[in-house]
Amino acid sequence: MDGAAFSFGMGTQAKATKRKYQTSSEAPPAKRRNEALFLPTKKTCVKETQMNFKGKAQKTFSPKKYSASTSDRNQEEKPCIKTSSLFKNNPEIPELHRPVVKQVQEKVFTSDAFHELGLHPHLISTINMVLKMSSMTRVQKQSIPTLLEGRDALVRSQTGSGKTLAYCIPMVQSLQAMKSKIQLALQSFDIVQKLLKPFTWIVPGVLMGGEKRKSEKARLRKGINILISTPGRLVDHIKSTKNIHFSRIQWLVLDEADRILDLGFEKDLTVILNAVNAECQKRQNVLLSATLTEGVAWLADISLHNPVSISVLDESHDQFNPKGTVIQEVSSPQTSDKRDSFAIPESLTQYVALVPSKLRLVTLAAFILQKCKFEKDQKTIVFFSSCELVEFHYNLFLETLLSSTGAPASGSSPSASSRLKFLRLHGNMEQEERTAVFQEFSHSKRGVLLCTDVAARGLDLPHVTWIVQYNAPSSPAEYIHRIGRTARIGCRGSSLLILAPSEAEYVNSLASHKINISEIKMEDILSVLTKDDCFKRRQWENQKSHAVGPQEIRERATVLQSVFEDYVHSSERRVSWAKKALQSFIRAYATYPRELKPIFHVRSLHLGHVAKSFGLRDAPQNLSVSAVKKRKAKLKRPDLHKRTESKHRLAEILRSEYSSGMEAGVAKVKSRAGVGRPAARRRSALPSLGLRKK
Ligand SMILES: Nc1ncnc2c1ncn2[C@@H]1O[C@H](COP(=O)(O)OP(=O)(O)OP(=O)(O)O)[C@@H](O)[C@H]1O
Repeated sequence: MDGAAFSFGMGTQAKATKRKYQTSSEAPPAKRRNEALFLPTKKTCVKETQMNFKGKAQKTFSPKKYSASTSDRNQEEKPCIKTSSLFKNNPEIPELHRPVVKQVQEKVFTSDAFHELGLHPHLISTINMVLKMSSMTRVQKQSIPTLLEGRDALVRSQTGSGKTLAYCIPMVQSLQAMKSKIQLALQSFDIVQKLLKPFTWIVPGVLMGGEKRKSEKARLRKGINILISTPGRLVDHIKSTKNIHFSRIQWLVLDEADRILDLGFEKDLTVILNAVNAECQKRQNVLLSATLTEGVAWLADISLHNPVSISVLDESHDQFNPKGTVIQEVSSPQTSDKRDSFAIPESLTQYVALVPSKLRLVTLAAFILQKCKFEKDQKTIVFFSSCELVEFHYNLFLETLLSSTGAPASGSSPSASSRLKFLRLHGNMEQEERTAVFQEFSHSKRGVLLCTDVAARGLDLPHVTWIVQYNAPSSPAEYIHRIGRTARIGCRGSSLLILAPSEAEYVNSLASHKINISEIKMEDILSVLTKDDCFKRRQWENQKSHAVGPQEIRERATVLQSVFEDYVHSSERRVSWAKKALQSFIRAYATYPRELKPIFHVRSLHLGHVAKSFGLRDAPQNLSVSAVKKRKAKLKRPDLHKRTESKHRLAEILRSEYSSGMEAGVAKVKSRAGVGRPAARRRSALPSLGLRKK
């Protein structure tokens, strides 16, 4: 490699005590059982709760198959299907006593401008005119001068704080002074490409899989100055093509170090560092991470030389820290070592809702309806624990919520239905499709993206307003990275974690990491259904609106649940599809790391109740927790918290930017004429979409 720089890119303890439920003035006195959240009811039958969804429902489903869209005549003919009440026999919802977590606050931006840095005038004007940025973020203000001095640095700061430019600017500033200039057109990632606009002799390149090894080899031979690569792909070239030479490396950047290690790429990093060290001793090294774990500290030890530690999280680590740095620091309970910490943007408000298993699906649907139909320009990401779960909910919502809102009901604005837009992103999708979805969601003003952790890290999706974690993450770090997709670069954002009552202790576990979450009541989420008369019980369809109280909310939630159940039970195929999704949920549930098992244990799941959240009227007969557990060995969910075998296996499963991408069946990445490099967006955005299984 005739390169000068090389970058990896990736892409108070509180007890949960019982609480007395506080209802509105119309509500009965507080009782413990969740069923008492609302007035008691008898067993629901489909006939009784026949919804009056309008519009496209008929277009989508045959009336014979889909009872929710049947005519009145059909309703009369239909036998009354008994289905267990959503609001009976639910577990008690414990009262959450949230500990007060000390929060330090941080302003993302400084008042300092880029032009004060003494950079090349072309670089300044590119930052100002092309990137349209003028003020530096705090991490940029601290990192850029240090890196310009030629020091190695360990940089950590919160998600969405501008770490990419924190190393790209000094790197380009340093490389633009290079003597040997290679005549080759440029094509590369958004930021690098834009920064390099005035410096045509600096040639960036990317190795990320999805391309033929031969064409990458040819590109490497021509000479690249900035090589952005995934560890696996680079190792592949080091071992097989023997085409990379590191003797002239000036910069080595290890970006998203925590992510690389989480995925079990330590060995690849060792191979790369050995190869680079063998040819080149004198160079500048930078390691960037949103979290600082033991693994990151290990990597810093072996890759950095006398580094400056730059952190906006902790003033004591901060050599350049101006007064007024305010941040929420999060530390690990295991080590209570400040180094093992992450930060949460101050502009991010976090919520948790305790929702009994039976009510999970309707609660999620109500939340989505609230955001999409009754609020303006809301962009929501919903995280699930598996590809199957994403697919199931995506299709279910498309076929029920979307089709039912073809004609806006009274109470919603005329354009409300058009605001309901679903997208999904997971590792079982072809790379091209993932790229298209990413682009579409990026450019959308509104919408709901259902996804797995494939989107949890590194993705820079603008203006995301809400993050919903429908399935709890397997580590605090994963929690931080998921919520980090909103409230980026000083914007406001919110997150909602949905937990079962039996999982309430998880809030305390997060609190011990100084993660501050406020409670939002399930019934407050469900109350949106009273705004939408398409959830009125049919018998009340022609009645003028009557008092809206807990009873009304409960009935409308039951109508919505019956929409899901009717859809799922409209054919054998759909029932088995829902069962498979349920199975996938249990499998993922069985693979929480050991330390979280007391909170998330399959044995605490009530299968019949969980089945309801898949639109199933009963728990599948042949599905027991132990049966699923026996099968789970083959499909372990990654324990992202520990460096265990499962991570290595995950690494095998995932074909991502992190892997070599040389395996068969890799979707071709489009390359632009003349240069032949993938149209990657930035260091970690699109490449991350290469993850296969998550
Ligand atoms: N000085 C700045 N002014 C305005 N916008 C900026 C500035 N620096 C970065 N940005 C924008 O902020 C967004 C987040 O930046 P970036 O992706 O580098 O954050 P990050 O810290 O690497 O986040 P993560 O840890 O989640 O990957 C990007 O869209 C970037 O273009």
